[in-house]
Amino acid sequence: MSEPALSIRNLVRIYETEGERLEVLRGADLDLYPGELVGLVGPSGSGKSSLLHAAALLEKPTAGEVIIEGRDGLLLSDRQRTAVRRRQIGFVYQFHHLLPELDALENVALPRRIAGARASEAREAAMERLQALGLGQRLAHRPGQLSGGEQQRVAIARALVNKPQILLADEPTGNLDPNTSDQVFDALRAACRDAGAAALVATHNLALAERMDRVVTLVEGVVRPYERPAG
Ligand SMILES: Nc1ncnc2c1ncn2[C@@H]1O[C@H](COP(=O)(O)OP(=O)(O)OP(=O)(O)O)[C@@H](O)[C@H]1O
Repeated sequence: MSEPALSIRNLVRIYETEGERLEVLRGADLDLYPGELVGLVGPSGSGKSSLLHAAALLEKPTAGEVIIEGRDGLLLSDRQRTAVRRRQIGFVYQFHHLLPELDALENVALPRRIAGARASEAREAAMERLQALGLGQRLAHRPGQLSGGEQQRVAIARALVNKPQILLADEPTGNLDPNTSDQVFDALRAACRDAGAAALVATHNLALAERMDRVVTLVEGVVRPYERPAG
């Protein structure tokens, strides 16, 4: 088997606010292999977002390792960590977080520009991603001129424009009606396959989770395979 694209080791996340101590992750382990699509389910407050934010190197956990390209991303300097994140990780949120004054093409091209690509190359890469996600006719639309499902597909295109090995998504369809949710999920899956990215997708939608290659859940702060309740 190939090396994991992402390995989470013994991840601990404790929040301390006003004297209250909350142990959300208590030694979570997870390997994400190239090309696989893994669902992350669990009750509200079980720590899915905490796990995704640590995995994306967006937040420093209390302890643990996040291994990407053979190195613990948590031990890197801020600059190196930002570089790994830009190159290797795409992130999709429940709400699109697109820039309202830029059109779809500009929104998707932006991370490519930030990664150092020339304007023409960035636009070309953005166009390719948007077309692959069925948005070839929406390139010049600003977010406010797009439907919720289209906005999320633009956000997926943006997350994948630098061809990261890892896509992390936190409730990417949580804001959509069931039909649109299915369409956006299909688009996400196809785009990941196309880009060869491994994806970890947190969702409350069990029907969607069951369409992924594998489903895991958080139980008392550790990752377990998800088992469908009997009956
Ligand atoms: N910055 C923070 N400070 C204090 N507590 C926090 C912080 N972030 C999260 N928490 C708490 O940690 C717990 C886990 O939160 P997290 O968002 O990771 O769960 P989740 O499984 O993603 O939940 P949901 O499904 O509702 O999005 C919650 O009880 C939350 O209130």
